[in-house]
Amino acid sequence: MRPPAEPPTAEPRREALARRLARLIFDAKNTGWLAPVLAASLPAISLVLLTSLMAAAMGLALPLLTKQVIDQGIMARDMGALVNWSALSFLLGLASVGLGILNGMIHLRASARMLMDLRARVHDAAMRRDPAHPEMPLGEAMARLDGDSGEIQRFAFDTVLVAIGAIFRLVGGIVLMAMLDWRMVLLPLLIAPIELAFLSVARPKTQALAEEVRDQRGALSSTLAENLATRATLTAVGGMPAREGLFQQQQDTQITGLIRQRLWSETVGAVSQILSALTRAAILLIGGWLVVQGQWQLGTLIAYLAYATMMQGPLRNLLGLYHAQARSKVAVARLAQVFADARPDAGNTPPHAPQVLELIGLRAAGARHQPVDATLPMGARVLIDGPSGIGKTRLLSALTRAAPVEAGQALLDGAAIDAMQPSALCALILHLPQRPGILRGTIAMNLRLAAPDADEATMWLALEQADLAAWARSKAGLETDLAETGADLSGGMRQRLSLARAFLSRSPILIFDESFSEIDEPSTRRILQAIDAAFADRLRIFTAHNGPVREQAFDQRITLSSIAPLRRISSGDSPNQRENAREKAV
Ligand SMILES: Nc1ncnc2c1ncn2[C@@H]1O[C@H](COP(=O)(O)OP(=O)(O)OP(=O)(O)O)[C@@H](O)[C@H]1O
Repeated sequence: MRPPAEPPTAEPRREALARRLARLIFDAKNTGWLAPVLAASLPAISLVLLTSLMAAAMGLALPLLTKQVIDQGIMARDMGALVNWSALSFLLGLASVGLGILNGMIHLRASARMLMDLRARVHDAAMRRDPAHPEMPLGEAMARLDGDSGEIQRFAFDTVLVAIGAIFRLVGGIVLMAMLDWRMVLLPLLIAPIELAFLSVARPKTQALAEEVRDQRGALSSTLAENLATRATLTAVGGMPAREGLFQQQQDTQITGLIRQRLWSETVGAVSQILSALTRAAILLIGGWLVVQGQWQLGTLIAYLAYATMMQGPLRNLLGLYHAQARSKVAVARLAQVFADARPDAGNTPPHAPQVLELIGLRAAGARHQPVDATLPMGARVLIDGPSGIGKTRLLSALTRAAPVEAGQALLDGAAIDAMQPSALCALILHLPQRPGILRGTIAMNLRLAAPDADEATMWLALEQADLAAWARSKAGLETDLAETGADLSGGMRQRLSLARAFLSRSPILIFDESFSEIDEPSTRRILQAIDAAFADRLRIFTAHNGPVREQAFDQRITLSSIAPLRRISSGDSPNQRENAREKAV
């Protein structure tokens, strides 16, 4: 007999509900990534919904009380009833205000939390971009991270909640109107289908315009980000006017797009308002006639009119919902792309202390060399050689899975690197790029990116090893502030800071990919000596087109060639080493 199925726990049930809601709310297929965000927000959303429905119920009761004030108090000339109904009406109004404020505060908190959660997830996905997918321009990524996340949060939290309140008020209003006189409810009910038909016809255009505007915003941000990042080059080569021209042109396009979008939403809104005005006029005409005939009391007409006016807001909200959904679908699709392009940080755990790295017929995508075979033991010093652009960096990037493999594979102690967890792999293989990333902040902050627990003495030692300590001492030491991208440092200083990070690393495999290209020769020699002293037991892989790096005695030189692979597995005197020795002798 099968054991009775366990009842689903609150979490998966909430997540399943959130998944269904995400599909329903955004009317889109690719919303799986949104489910956890919605699931986390569901309790808060429920609370906001509850308070807003209570506020709406109070609002709905007000015209009824007004009717009582007029009919029971004023028209019946009953002072006691007048005072009582008026007081009740005031108290209800007061409670409604209080509840409105409470609702607003809960709403803001919950809505902001949802945006934070959403942004954090998009940020995470953007940071884990699969190298096999084409790069997304920085500005475009920023536009999605900020703009599209905001669009989704506004829709999920604001528009949908407002719409639920609107439906409640509409239905409540219609019920109360029917209680006053059921015949008159036919009026709004007749007009609703006309409005709905118009909205359905209008919606595709709303979506198309939203797509256009969001794409334009992405393009504009990309140009802006690129211009700022290449400011110095643009100034130097005189390319600024052309880029400013492009920026201006994109701004014009965006403004035109925004105006078209606004005009369209005003048109859609105007149709609904005209229909509402028609309903009101009809109520005034027919209701006035009923009062004249003595079938209605004046209070009934006033309450009726109040409900008809009250319903304009909810109707407009619902109308907004239908079209905001079309816009949010665009944002959902754009963010879904970010998630689809992300690579999960999953895979096998690499060996803790690997002994050997093997390249078996390896070539990364985009490279132009013959596949490479090599066996690289720990402790070896290796040069990867070859003409510019042949694929050295790509080959080395494939070792950390930062570039997709086109042919062959790399193994760590016999285990395929391709199946290993990317972050764990990066902890094992440190790839120092030619142009290292420096963040705005202090030297200490930049160093601790590589070793969060490093104490001051360790960081100073790393600076000494990277030949940067004297400079740091002449400034504010570890607390020296650095500009964004290290723009206030020389190229060589940026590289030395990156090398200091390497000295803090415990990775058994270190890749120095043109990491000395901007450092002067005496300094390079000092740092190379420090590397030998500190990392004798580690596998050190170098690339360098010239300079002291090439003068070292390499255990292996692997020359990438577009004609045939040159393979060296033996240690010692490869042809390149002999040539190197000759160079040195000269
Ligand atoms: N992210 C990428 N996606 C696709 N192809 C790329 C990417 N980065 C570089 N490439 C291509 O791969 C080839 C090799 O580039 P790579 O940077 O590895 O050359 P390299 O040998 O290191 O050159 P250099 O000595 O000039 O640094 C080039 O043709 C380049 O256009």
